[in-house]
Amino acid sequence: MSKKFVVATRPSLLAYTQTQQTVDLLRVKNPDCEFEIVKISTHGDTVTDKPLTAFGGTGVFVKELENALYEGKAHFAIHSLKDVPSIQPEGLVLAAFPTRQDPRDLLLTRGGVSVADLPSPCVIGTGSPRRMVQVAKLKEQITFADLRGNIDTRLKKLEDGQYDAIVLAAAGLKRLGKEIAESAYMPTDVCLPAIGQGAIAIECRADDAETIAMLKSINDAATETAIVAERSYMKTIGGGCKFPLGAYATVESDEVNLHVMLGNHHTGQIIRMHETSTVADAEKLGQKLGEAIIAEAEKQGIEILR
Ligand SMILES: NCc1[nH]cc(CCC(=O)O)c1CC(=O)O
Repeated sequence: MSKKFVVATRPSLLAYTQTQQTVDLLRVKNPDCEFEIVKISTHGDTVTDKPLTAFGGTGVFVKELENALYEGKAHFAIHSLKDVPSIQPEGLVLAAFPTRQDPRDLLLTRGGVSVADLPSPCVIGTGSPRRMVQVAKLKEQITFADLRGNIDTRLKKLEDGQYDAIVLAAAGLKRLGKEIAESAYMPTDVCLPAIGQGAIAIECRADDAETIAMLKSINDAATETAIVAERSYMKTIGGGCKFPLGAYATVESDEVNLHVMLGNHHTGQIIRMHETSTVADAEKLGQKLGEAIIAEAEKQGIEILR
């Protein structure tokens, strides 16, 4: 099959780089196909001075790319899965998930000092309630300040002394080929990642069988199963970024192991749960843990903003 596909990406260095890396994988599996990358800005790219939590609504990094798919301006779009809302818009599908990058969050301190050696009080840069509620447990007297901008901007803000430390996803830095000190990684039992963190989703029109078949060539089955479990948990809770939600699934032979968390960043409360099922039951597992954690939150009097 020889054909030219138009690929939509956000213009940021990270988005463009991960699109190029994904298209390279597609080229290997589909040597007769041609790919043209087009950059499309999203609302999330244009508004850079407001905290993400103040935007209202999900999908601020995906909507304009989805419109390009509807309008036939692109055959498929490449997203960071964690930016993709849990409810899939009519007529569009997430057709393939390449092998997931590192899902972990990093705590990058200025000068690489250890957490114990951070000043008290210290200022940590992150706008993510999920990161705040978990990182707050690491040490006394942590205050948080919002952090936006592309990766280089964020790293520069740390260097300039605006923050004592910042939180970033390892996946972004790895894709950009940046070196990461081993001590910066927060294990998932300290900081459970965002649903889908480190994974890429390729979206296209549901009626475009030719594009779907081509994209499936780079789908990774274990990544897809993990994503099904994590997103099923998110759907059961009700998604959105109003309260801290995390999940991380691993797949080994026929089993999927799902860890989930729900928190309240105003009170500092956190609930964590985990359970295993067969791969075939990944969706049910997410739903089951979602329902169980809602029940536990009610029991503990944790208010869930939905
Ligand atoms: N919310 C922004 C965002 N969306 C995806 C990534 C990169 C990590 C990934 O691909 O999961 C980032 C940056 C970050 O969280 O540090």
